[in-house]
Amino acid sequence: MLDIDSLNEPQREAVLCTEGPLLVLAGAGSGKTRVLTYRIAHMVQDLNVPPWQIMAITFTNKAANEMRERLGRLVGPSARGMWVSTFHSMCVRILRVDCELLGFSKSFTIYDDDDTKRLLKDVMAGLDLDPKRWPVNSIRGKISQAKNELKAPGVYADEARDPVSKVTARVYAVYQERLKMANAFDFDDLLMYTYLLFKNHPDVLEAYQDRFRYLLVDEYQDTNHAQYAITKLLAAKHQNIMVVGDDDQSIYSWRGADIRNILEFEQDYPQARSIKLEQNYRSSGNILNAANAVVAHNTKRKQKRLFTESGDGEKILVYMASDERDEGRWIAGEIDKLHNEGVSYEEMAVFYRTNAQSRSLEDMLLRAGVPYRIVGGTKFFDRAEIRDVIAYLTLCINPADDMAAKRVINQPRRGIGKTTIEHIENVARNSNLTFMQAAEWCLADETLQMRTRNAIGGFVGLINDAQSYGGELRKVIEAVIDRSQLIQALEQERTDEAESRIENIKEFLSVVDEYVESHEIDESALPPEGINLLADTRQLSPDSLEDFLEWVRLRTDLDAATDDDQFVTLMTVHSSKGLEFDCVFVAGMEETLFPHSNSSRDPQGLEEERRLAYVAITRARKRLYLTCAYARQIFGETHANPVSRFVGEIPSELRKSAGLGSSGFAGTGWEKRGSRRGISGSGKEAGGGRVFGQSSAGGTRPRSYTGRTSPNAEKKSAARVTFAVGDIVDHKTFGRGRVTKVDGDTLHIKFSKGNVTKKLLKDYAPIVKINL
Ligand SMILES: Nc1ncnc2c1ncn2[C@@H]1O[C@H](COP(=O)(O)OP(=O)(O)OP(=O)(O)O)[C@@H](O)[C@H]1O
Ligand SMILES: [Mg+2]
Repeated sequence: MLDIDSLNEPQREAVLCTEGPLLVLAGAGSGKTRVLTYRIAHMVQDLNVPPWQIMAITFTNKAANEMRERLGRLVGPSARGMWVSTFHSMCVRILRVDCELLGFSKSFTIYDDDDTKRLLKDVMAGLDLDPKRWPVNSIRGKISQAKNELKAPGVYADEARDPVSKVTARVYAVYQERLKMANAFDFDDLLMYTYLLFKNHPDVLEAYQDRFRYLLVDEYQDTNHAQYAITKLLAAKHQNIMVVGDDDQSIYSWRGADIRNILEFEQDYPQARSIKLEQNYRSSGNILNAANAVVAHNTKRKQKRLFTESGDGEKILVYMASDERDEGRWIAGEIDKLHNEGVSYEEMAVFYRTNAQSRSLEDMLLRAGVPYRIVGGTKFFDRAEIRDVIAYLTLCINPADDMAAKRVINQPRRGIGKTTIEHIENVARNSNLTFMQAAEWCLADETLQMRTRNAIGGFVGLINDAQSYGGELRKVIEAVIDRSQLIQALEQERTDEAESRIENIKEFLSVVDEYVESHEIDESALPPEGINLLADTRQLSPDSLEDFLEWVRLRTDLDAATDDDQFVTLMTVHSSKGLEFDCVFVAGMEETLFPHSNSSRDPQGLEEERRLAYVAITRARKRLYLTCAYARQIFGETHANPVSRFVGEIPSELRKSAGLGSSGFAGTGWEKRGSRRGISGSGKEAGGGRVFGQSSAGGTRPRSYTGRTSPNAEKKSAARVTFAVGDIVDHKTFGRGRVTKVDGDTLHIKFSKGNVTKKLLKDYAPIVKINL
């Protein structure tokens, strides 16, 4: 039963106001997401709104899953019929039904970052553009921006004035053509084409408007223009749109998010009700006041009041480490202490501003035996062998995908060399064929040697056959992998590297199992007959290869790699949005890192960094730790930077200090470091030991000692602290096992189940060390 009484007055008002446009603009932890969820539950349970008329949009798949689970608890199984998804997933579902109207076929592929970059490089090479002069990343950024602003190549070209924009316009036009030929969308296309579909096909739009009478969008402050425009079209007819957000938490402007979307909601919908929430239920007083004090330094913001009725709680602990290793070690020690006091690992998180910082933190956590997981762990899917498998699978459903075809035509080696591939490409270009079609054509091309033609024939036959495989998903995927000969080729290499690649491909099969288990179709959740829009857009099917690939592609770097819960979470501040933890550590609170030097030069960038600090601080419920290092290795150089200004912006009575010279900088002493200049050089000069007389930091050690760069050093570190022969581990699938050999990143583990030994990559395998 829905307990509306547990809500405060304005929260209840927002839940009960179910018709017409509604804006909830409120600070962190004030219950915006809770209100949005309760409002849906109220509509379904108390007002009998059919669940399939509801569309809720969240920022990450993880947030969507959480919301779906919560709704499941609140309203029971009927919750399954509603769409709770990210913008991108929503667009994929819509495009799967109607993309033919835009000239695509339903088996389209979604290109991720890597595919996108490869295709762009290809296009730029074709246009004779020197990648040194025109870095592919910046061109990609500009194209992405254009798409987020809904500018088609023609419009973009008309507006291009400066040389970079002109070059971008040329690349953009060809790139779009190539995507279309490959029957592929990049991430930004998903939004842009959905918009175009709605814009150019009013009947389609109207069908969706009538189906989704109720639209709810969380984290609205971070929507970009395309998302804004789609929402606006969808809501135009019935105007039942609720958006919630916080202008102080807008942290994605670098990706095209436009804070005006929230600030101008009232102008877009003159009838809109606007509700403010002012009570924070998440954080203790000191933490909330610290967050308020920091964000108050921003000038461009709507003034907001945010109070809490929970007590002051603990002060914020600021730790000054001698270097990043000391920082990691201290954090690991505190986590251990908290854990001994009864705080579970999943209630703790470590945030950092940039991904590069995670390495030293991870290393220290590993050494201390603290189980952790990294959000943003899509790296498994980025591995070459996994990409190969995905390319084969992709070709089975979309043989027009040229990038996939080129990736695996000679992977494993079939004797189809570079010249032959170029020859096929030329045929494709000249005859307007896809790469696969051109390859098939080349079978009869007598300018090619018989041996080459046979090799091409083998590949073409493989893909043609694989397209007809049917039955259970896992069986189909196994058959494709088997037919591809990827594993057999790796087996012949007989190297440890190849062994671990084989293990990874096998691990991929457990990903398939995970997908199948979590996507059992629930017929009862489908809307009634007659709502034929849904004919194709039901839940992802556990049997469909196409749906599986879609699921793989849409796992974003913001989604947790695993939902297992006995882990401390490591993540960037960006990906922490919307989440909460009892204890939060924010590492690297130094100028140039946080605020980041890329953004802090202009006032707008600095304000966004400050909002990011606000997001970080407001994730903590009970305890907040901010750490900084006197000296830090960044990309092989030692830097000493002043403590972040954001620390200084927290009133001194709310914080206490620990670590280096802690007696000196409880208050104003902080700012003195502001004058110290960065030093660079070898790690020796900046080592904690010599400069500060603290030997615990051990900063004189060469950097490679911690890392995966030197196999020798790695052996030492793995054997000493991380994993050693004899360690007992627990694997998610294989259960208990014992480490029998440590070889660089690879662990040889003998599992009791089936008495088998497996070689697993310590960074990727789902294993935890058990301290007996
Ligand atoms: N009326 C209430 N009574 C008790 N707990 C509440 C109430 N409202 C919200 N909470 C709790 O406060 C915490 C913060 O709520 P929620 O995550 O919905 O805030 P939010 O405004 O969405 O935060 P953010 O801006 O960080 O996304 C949650 O643990 C939620 O369950
Ligand atoms: Mg929220």
